[in-house]
Amino acid sequence: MFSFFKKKKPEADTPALAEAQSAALAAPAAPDEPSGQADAAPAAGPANFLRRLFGGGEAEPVAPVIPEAPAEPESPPARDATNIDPFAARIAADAAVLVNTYEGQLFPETAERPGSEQEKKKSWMARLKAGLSKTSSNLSLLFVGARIDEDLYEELESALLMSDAGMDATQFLLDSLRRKVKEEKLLDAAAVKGALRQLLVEMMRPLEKPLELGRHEPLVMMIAGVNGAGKTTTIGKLAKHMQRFEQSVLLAAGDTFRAAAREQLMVWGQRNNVTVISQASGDPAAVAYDAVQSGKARGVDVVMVDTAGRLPTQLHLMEELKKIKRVIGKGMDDAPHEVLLVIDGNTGQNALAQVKAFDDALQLTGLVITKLDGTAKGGILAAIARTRPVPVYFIGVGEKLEDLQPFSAEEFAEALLG
Ligand SMILES: Nc1nc2c(ncn2[C@@H]2O[C@H](COP(=O)(O)OP(=O)(O)OP(=O)(O)O)[C@@H](O)[C@H]2O)c(=O)[nH]1
Repeated sequence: MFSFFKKKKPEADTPALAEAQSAALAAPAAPDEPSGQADAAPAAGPANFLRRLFGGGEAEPVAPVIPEAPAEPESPPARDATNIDPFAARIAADAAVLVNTYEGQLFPETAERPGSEQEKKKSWMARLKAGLSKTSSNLSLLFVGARIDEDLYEELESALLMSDAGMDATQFLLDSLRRKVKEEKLLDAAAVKGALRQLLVEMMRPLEKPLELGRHEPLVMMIAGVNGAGKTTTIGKLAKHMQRFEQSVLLAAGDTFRAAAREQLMVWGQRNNVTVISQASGDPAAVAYDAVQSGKARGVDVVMVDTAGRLPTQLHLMEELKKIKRVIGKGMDDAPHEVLLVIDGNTGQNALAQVKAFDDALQLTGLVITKLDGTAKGGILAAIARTRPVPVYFIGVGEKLEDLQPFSAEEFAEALLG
């Protein structure tokens, strides 16, 4: 079992940290000091849910420690709530209007659905099944009253290819299935369907891996992906989950390219009491470096660095990503400890090309597959497992907090095949 969190900090540390943060908020910034807002109070939360989410089993839920609210800054205010320079503060104010205007579009609220753990689990599976229903109905229909013959294998081949599994994974699954049917002398369609399900689970199992927290102080995570894949939304969801498990989080607005991306993150940070490091005009590598330094100085648990979306074919932008990674390493030895690629589950086979390109450039440690509630077909996970088995930490089926869950090969195969 992976241990998710480091041991709980001694009680005395938290007020001291909160005090230091309050002081940092009230004091004028040193010219070269990185910027950000006061850390969030570690919030109480449904620990069991989060333990399930991240795969940790040992952490005990503990009562939240609420640090005192930071003192109101004296006039003239040294820093605003996001603790950024005046120019960026003005942008943040404008962005607040913008984000409020497009509430639910730019950065949808990640409020949790009500209900017990069991109800949530059921509704998660229902949403995953609904998301993958196109593939599951295609596959399931094949087996209804079917005879085990060449026609079945041919139809199965087409259905797997249509599900985005790709040639390699499809061929592997068919060969393995033929062998299994022969060896186990399977005679009816239901048994063959069961065998296929089992093969899918075995194939995707190597992708299962919980995100392990508490290994570094701070754990530095860099998040990359193509435009609109869901990077910023995923960062927001993860930050809230981590906060509720008493992990302090600091975000780096490293998407200095997309208009409003930085503001989106800053406003979100303001609302959710998460520190956001941002620069008015920015070299993303400098923002990332600043965030790592700040994270170390503040003693936060997790630093997450957002990056601008880019296509793997934009080689100069891929070089920029490599630079960001290198510069993070200068801020802290061995960092970034996690390099995640966020993939839109609707991208089809192109997702595989993304995994290969980003993995070649950054040596990925994990994937997050979002939007499996859309037109996604799901077979891409089989393709990834077969071709470039980078662990899938989370899959997403919507915009709510609990719509992001750890990947489970069993659950996924059940959603695909029933
Ligand atoms: N339906 C659905 N929408 C999602 C999911 N994850 C993210 N989104 C939406 O996808 C859109 C893009 O998300 P962002 O987080 O802004 O994507 P990004 O990768 O940061 O975008 P860029 O910075 O432009 O590259 C937003 O409207 C999100 O709400 C998901 O699992 N399901």
